[in-house]
Amino acid sequence: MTSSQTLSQTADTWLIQKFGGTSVGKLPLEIVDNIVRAYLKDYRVAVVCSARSTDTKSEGTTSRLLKAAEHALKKGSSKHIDIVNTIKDDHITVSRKFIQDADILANLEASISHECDILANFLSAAQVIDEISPRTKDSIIGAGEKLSCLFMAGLLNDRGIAAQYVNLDSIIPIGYSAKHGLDQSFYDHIATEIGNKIQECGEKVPVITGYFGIVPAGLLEAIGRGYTDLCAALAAVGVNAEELQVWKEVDGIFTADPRKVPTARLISMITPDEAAELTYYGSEVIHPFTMEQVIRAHIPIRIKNVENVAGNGTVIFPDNISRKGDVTPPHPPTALERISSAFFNSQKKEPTAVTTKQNIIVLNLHSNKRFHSHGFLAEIFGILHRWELVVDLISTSEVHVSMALHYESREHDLRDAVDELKRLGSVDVIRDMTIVSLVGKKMKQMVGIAGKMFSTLAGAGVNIEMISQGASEINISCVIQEKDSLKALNVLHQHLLCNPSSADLLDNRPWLLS
Ligand SMILES: Nc1ncnc2c1ncn2[C@@H]1O[C@H](COP(=O)(O)OP(=O)(O)O)[C@@H](O)[C@H]1O
Ligand SMILES: N[C@@H](CC(=O)OP(=O)(O)O)C(=O)O
Repeated sequence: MTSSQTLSQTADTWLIQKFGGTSVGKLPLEIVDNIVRAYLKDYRVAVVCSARSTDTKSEGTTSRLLKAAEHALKKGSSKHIDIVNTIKDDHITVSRKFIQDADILANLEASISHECDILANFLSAAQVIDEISPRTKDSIIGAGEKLSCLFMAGLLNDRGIAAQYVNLDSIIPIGYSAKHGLDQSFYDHIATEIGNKIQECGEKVPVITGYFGIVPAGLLEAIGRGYTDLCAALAAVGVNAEELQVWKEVDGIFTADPRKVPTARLISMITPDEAAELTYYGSEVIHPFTMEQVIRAHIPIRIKNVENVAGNGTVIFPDNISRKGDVTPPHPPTALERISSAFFNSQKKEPTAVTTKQNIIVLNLHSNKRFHSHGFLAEIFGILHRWELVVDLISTSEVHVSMALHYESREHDLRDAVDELKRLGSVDVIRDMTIVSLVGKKMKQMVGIAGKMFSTLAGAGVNIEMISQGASEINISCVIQEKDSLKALNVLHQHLLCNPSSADLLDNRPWLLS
């Protein structure tokens, strides 16, 4: 933060800070002392946390809870109780490690035990009735965010920051029927409820479960993993926050995955469409649903690194609206205007980022013409819909269709879907493929960019299995073999994204509070 922050912001200017599971697991003291405490000097801060992960998300509490739910359905198994005990031990151990005050620790241990008892009873009841519905699964995974937030609220209090645990698991009314679906009125309701809960905390820092209860059709089905980002977005809308900060273990959004492309550069500012496209096509930095809700309310999102508090991060904000609507100036007043006009009006036309999405198979279907061509695509999509398979890319002619699908552990569904598709014609299944995508709002004005992408890949000896351009003006994608994906990423980055744009050069300027 800079000294130019003004105290007048303290009274009612909210920042929502979302912390991912691995950050809560590995860096809780940094979160409390370097981030929350620092921003509290100038803002009202509300914290939203995901379930703890001590190492990777795939081994974190949410994944363990999903495993416990699976085991509960196995007759005679008690593995689900073992998993609950492991989760409980983890949370108690970390609490004892970090919390000094005996009363705070005793209360926290009691709350952790209570949550874990409820969870164990819930799983045992599911075992008796031999059923776990999507709604039951929602309740089970919600325990992860509750335990994480109980711990973080305890730690904040222990370190002298008055904090209040906020459990969102009952903000969706019990009778809220699926007929409403997850439409805008649903999101508006949640945002208002979270806003009310935040205000009820008075002067204390709300520590909000990044889980907002049982949603119609099931949280995992309707929103998917990473739902805490959306929850934080709704919290930001609920208090009309100045900014939604999503704290991660990466400096922000880069021109390519920095683990795979050593020369990748941090992007200072990106549009919501570009950020969503990157997420859908393999660079999962933020849940794609997050953008729509926050941007509708004209609130910028900033991705920041827990281990680099001074960094500016990446700001996600549209290039065509101002903070409070067209009649009010953009926010932050001069700085955002300066950086955004430098970025968005830059003459340099180049893609914003390159990304790859792994675990792709390509289905090539050649019609046997028993169906009229007008029913051919409808039949195909009917079959894919029945097996819940999602098509990422498609390329068609009247009787031939190539589709790229992302699948993980869905071998059985895929086999059944392919068997059904064979009624329509011959089907080839090509495995171990990757989608490589160039993303950028400026690409629509770049004549020849697709040709440059494909010739660059060809020059590096990368064979292209399928091409898709045109569905989205800001994305050009093709499918290549998985073994070539690292080479493709690096060669495209080197040839098409090698020049830092004017926005990247501005990256070191502190502009939020100028
Ligand atoms: N274009 C990109 N920019 C930044 N990170 C990216 C990009 N593409 C992929 N990633 C990866 O996304 C991950 C997101 O950050 P992190 O906080 O570590 O993840 P998570 O929230 O999944 O635990 C990083 O590990 C990073 O390597
Ligand atoms: N704990 C949930 C929600 C979440 O958003 O996680 P994270 O913020 O760590 O990506 C999950 O694993 O999906």
